Amino acid sequence: MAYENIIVETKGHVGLITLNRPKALNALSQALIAELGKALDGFEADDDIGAIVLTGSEKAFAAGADIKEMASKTFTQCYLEDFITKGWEAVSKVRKPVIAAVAGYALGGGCEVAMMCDFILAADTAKFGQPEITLGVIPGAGGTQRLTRLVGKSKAMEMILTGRMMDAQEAERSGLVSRIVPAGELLEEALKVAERIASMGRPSVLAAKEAVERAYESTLAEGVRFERRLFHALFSTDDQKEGMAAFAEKRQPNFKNR
Ligand SMILES: CC(C)(O)CC(=O)SCCNC(=O)CCNC(=O)[C@H](O)C(C)(C)COP(=O)(O)OP(=O)(O)OC[C@H]1O[C@@H](n2cnc3c(N)ncnc32)[C@H](O)[C@@H]1OP(=O)(O)O
Repeated sequence: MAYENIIVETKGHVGLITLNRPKALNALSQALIAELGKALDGFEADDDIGAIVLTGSEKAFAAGADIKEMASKTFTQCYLEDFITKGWEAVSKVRKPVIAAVAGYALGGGCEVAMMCDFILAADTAKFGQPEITLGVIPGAGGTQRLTRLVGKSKAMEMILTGRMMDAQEAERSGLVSRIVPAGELLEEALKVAERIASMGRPSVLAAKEAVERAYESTLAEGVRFERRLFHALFSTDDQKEGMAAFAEKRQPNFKNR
């Protein structure tokens, strides 16, 4: 499929998606979001791909939803189209791990898409924010919920009510990003981390992601029970036998994703 707003590549066992609307700072138009969903579906279906990296440009991961495109929408259109749900949730529905590699602006929907990913690696130039309040609206792609869970009520409330941006250091301190790397090394590092994840046994990778996600949706006791079920189930896989045999034999495991 030909893409106009994103670049889709394969790097080893990693699927790389680069948002590519440089003139609009990667503003997330409906067309871009539809392409992103298709690219993610493609990588999800590709057995050779074990992890995905989503990135933007040096200046912007994404400066939010396309304001010019949505400015004239009516309530009825938004409601009937289920605006912002349709297509956008594709990122949070992917079963394979998705890493957001963020340099420059990740604002509004850009910050929300990054938070839908499994973790965020930030360049030292990254800036995060939910400026929707300055446009007379509020975040509409999960920002009020995900930012609050990631950085806590006080900081999320301040950012969402004022539209203030957070730099990479503050984002790391507050738990929004897993770590900061120099801007020039961001993509290389994200691909390295993704390749490492892709080299693990696929059943245990998917189970680990599912178990961590469950922490957001259940009580501690339910989450721990869910984890235990998945942990036990992994003993039915060839990869568990291989991983533990490799340890005992002092060699690298050769996982077959079975
Ligand atoms: C998903 C929801 C529901 O949560 C909603 C949203 O995401 S609402 C959008 C939230 N995002 C914003 O409010 C950020 C808007 N952008 C900016 O504030 C600035 O562009 C900036 C601070 C990121 C960068 O400023 P600067 O370096 O001065 O560049 P600009 O000249 O402003 O921008 C360059 C170019 O890109 C266009 N642009 C930028 N952001 C968007 C956007 N979100 N939608 C559409 N277009 C955008 C900007 O208009 C410029 O293009 P031209 O007008 O010069 O053609």
